[in-house]
Order: sequence, then C-alpha cells, then structure tokens
Amino acid sequence: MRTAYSVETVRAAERELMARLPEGALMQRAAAGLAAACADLLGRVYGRRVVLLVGSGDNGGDALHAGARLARRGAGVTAVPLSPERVHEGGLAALRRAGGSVAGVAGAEDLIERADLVVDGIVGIGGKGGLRAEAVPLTEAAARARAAVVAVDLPSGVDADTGEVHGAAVRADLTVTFGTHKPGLLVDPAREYAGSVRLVDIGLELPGGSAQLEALQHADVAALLPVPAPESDKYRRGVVGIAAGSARYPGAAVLAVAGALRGGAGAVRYVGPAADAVIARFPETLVSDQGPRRAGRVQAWVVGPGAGDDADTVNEVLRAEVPVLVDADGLRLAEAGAVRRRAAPTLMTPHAGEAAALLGVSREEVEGARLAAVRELAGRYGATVLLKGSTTLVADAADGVPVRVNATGTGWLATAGSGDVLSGLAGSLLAAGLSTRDAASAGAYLHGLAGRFAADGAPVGALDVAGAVPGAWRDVVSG
Ligand SMILES: NC(=O)C1=CN([C@@H]2O[C@H](COP(=O)(O)OP(=O)(O)OC[C@H]3O[C@@H](n4cnc5c(N)ncnc54)[C@H](O)[C@@H]3O)[C@@H](O)[C@H]2O)[C@@H](O)CC1
Ligand SMILES: Nc1ncnc2c1ncn2[C@@H]1O[C@H](COP(=O)(O)OP(=O)(O)O)[C@@H](O)[C@H]1O
Ligand SMILES: [K+]
Repeated sequence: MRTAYSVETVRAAERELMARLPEGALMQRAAAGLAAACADLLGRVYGRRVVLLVGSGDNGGDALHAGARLARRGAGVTAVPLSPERVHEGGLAALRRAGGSVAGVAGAEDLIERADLVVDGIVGIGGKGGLRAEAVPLTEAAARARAAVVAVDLPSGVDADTGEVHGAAVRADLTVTFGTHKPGLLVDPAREYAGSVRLVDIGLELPGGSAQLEALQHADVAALLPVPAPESDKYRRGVVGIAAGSARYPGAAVLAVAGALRGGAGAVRYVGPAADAVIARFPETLVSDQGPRRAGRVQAWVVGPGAGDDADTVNEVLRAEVPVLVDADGLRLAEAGAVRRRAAPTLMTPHAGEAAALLGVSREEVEGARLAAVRELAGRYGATVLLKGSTTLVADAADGVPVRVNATGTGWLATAGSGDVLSGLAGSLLAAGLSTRDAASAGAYLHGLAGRFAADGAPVGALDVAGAVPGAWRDVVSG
C-alpha cells in the first residue's frame, strides 16, 4: 500500500526525528537521495551543467546540498537564489566549498537554456499559493529548455495537501520526495506536474492510521478479491442485481452486465427493458421484467446506467436493504434524503460532470479540487463516493478514513460505456461481500488495469475493457 500524509503530520514526524539526530542529518539524508536520483537521471555526472533554483527555505537547502554532491562528482553547478537575502546558509557554503557558483536571477534564463538539469528547490511543503511572480519566468524557461527538471519534495507551486494548483507551478520530469508521499503527488491536477515520483527514505516514522490517502497495490487488491470456497454455490458467492438500460440506452445494460459477470458474484440478475439485448449477448444472465422488488433476492444492486428518466426504479432500488451502487442517470434521479436514510451502505460513482451537478458547481471546479469534491459528496450523502477520472478517488462518509486513490487507469478508458462496465464490476464485488469502500477501490483497480491490457496502446471499446477484466484479475492474484 502506498500512503500519503498531510503536511502537518509530516512536520510533526520530522520534529520528532530531528530531536534524536545530530543537526542537519535529516537534510543530508534528503540531499543524498536527491543527488543520487539526479545522477541516475543524468547518466554521467562529470561535465554536466546543473542549475539550482533556490527558494528561501529548507527546500532550497536540500537543493544546495544535493548540488554540492553533484559538484564534487564533476558537474558544473550554479545556484540561482530567488531571494538572495534569505538563503540556506549551510547549503550555500557547502556548494561553494564543492566548487559550485552562484548567479543572480537576471541572466538565469540563459543558464537554464544551456543546462542539462534544472533542480526545483523553490518551495516544498512550506509553499503557500502558486509560485511567486519572480519565479515564474525561470520555471517557464525550464519548461522550454531541453534540460530535465527535477522537483525537490514537490513541484513548486502545487498544494501538497490537496493536489490543487492555483496559478503557475513547476512541471517536473521527476519529483524526489522525502519520507512519505504527499497527497498532491497522487491526486490530479498536481500529480501531472510531478512527473514520475521517487520516494527517499529519511527514516520518518508516520503514525499508523493517520494517512490522508491510500493507493492500493497488487497485493492489497489480491487480498480483497473473493475466491470461491469448495462449499460455494452460485447463491453463496452472491447475486448482483442490475437495474439499468432503457429503450433509448439498451447498451448500458449490456455493458453493466458484462462488468458484473467478471466481478466475482455467482449470478447476475438483470431487471429492465433491455432484457432481450442482455440475453442475446450474455445468455447466463437471469432476467426479469417484474421490477427490482420482485426480481428475486440479490446481495447488492447496481442502478442507474442508461436509466434515462426512470426515477421509480431508482427509488425502488434505494429502498432495498442491501448495498446499492448508484451510477449515471441514477445519480440525478436519486433523492439525497432517500440515500441518506438508507440503512444499508450506498456507493455512488459519479464522473466529474455528475459530481459537479450534485454539488451545484462547475465541472472545472470539481476537476481542480477533486479531493475536496469527493469528500464533500460523501459527507452530504452519507455514502461512499467513487469520483471517476484520471485519478479515481474513493471517499467514505466517516471522518478520518483515508481516501483511496487509484492510479491504474489510462486515458484510453475515456470511452463511452466504460463507466457502465465499472459499475457492474464494482456492484458484483459488493454482492460478493466486499464493503462499499473495498468494492469501489478494487473495482477501479481492476477496471484501470483491464483498460491498460485491452488498449495496449490503441483505442478500445467498453466491451473490450470488460473482456480484459479476467486477465487483470489473474495479474493481480498472481502478484
Ligand atoms: N523539516 C525537515 O526536517 C526536513 C525538510 N526538508 C525539506 O524542507 C522543506 C520544507 O522546508 P521549509 O519549511 O523551510 O519550507 P519551504 O522551503 O518549502 O518554503 C518556505 C519558504 O518559501 C517561501 N514561500 C512560501 N510559499 C511560496 C511560494 N508560493 N513561492 C515562493 N516562495 C514561497 C516562504 O516565504 C518560506 O520562506 C521540505 O519540503 C523538504 O524539501 C528535507 O530537508 C528533509 C528534512
Ligand atoms: N483520463 C483518464 N484517465 C484514466 N481513466 C479515465 C480517464 N478518463 C476517464 N477515465 C475512466 O473511464 C471511465 C469512464 O466512465 P464514465 O465517464 O462514466 O463513462 P460512461 O458514462 O460513458 O460509461 C471511468 O472509469 C473513468 O475513471
Ligand atoms: K520544490
């Protein structure tokens, strides 16, 4: 499991560790890791030109000490302090001793244009708001130049705790972060600015259970996935009900069933007007035209994909005493009060546009503040919420539970109907007995991986994604 901690928690852990170590030891650990990552990126250090963009705090100190290490290995290192009157003294002295030089901001753009590597030590976890105006032309020059850009701890200008980006920020090829991931490194839009992320262990001990974010990995998901026991039968494995599709959108029903058949439930029941289309494609589906209440027992429902304006079905499903996944049109048709009053768990799976409509804000606002949006929705509805998109987030209604972030997705999943596959898949995992949080995060993980496998670098359709789920499942359980 990969975890990310808030700035406040990181600072407290740093204070605790610093009290036990000689002065400067922690920064040396950080600088050693940073210099090693820079050297790996450069391939050869000797003779390379390195420019350090140095802010007024310890983030600049890390950059200066790492620069000193690179200078000792023969790189030509120039520091550009953005506020020369406030710069990490020890770092500056170390750089000078190692043969590095210092340049003013005027003329720094030329240096950057000729550099092999630009190190962004402008600001780290102490950053507030976007970049200050004086730093912007230098970061623009770095973006134009052929030099690789390495961010120290975080790309300067992004918000460490929220992943929001207000104003200009550095775009890095690599971010070398210390002690733990910060939420901004895992959540868009900030994640995109970070490039690839390398975590350097500096010995921080973070309190268990206090993470802001968790990103599941293969072993975590493998431990969640249901496995049939010798005594299993189709009912014990769980039955998932799919109430989806309409005369206008029969395909949504087919796609949700396609996902559900690969999600570990023992049987899939379909209720709705697209039964013929479903049976034609998936004869193993149990279909009913009697409405959700009389369709037979299920352990979980999926409602909403392609539902059009069928509010009655949505509200009938919400009255069921089993976990319910609400997606697509169902999100618009479900009354907030009816969701909040449910005794059994509810999982809502909006994309940014649907989340925006529920919150009464613009889509851009949701995309710019994904973590805040998913938490707000989970709180308002008293439900688990999965916010789809480039980094899918899963928030629980309960306070203090880390938000799960899924990073297996690929832009190829942005294809019509792939969300319907996800809702069937996650609903099936719910019916198999996973909690809403686990079903959502394991479903998103498998769906993202299936998208990658199915696409393999070329466009895919949603049904191909469903077809690739068994391969993703095997990949996960085989390590
Ligand atoms: N505290 C520790 O024990 C360690 C800290 N380390 C480094 O120290 C960093 C934190 O250092 P600081 O607390 O000094 O904070 P920073 O260096 O992140 O930033 C603080 C300084 O930047 C200025 N600033 C704030 N927002 C800005 C903005 N938007 N644009 C430009 N300047 C801005 C502030 O005026 C302040 O002087 C970490 O990110 C990490 O790189 C590492 O050396 C590891 C150990
Ligand atoms: N840029 C992206 N990167 C990764 N995954 C994405 C991206 N855009 C969309 N997705 C995923 O594709 C799926 C699309 O679902 P949705 O928007 O509901 O589409 P539809 O309604 O057509 O089924 C979601 O699982 C979402 O997370
Ligand atoms: K930085």
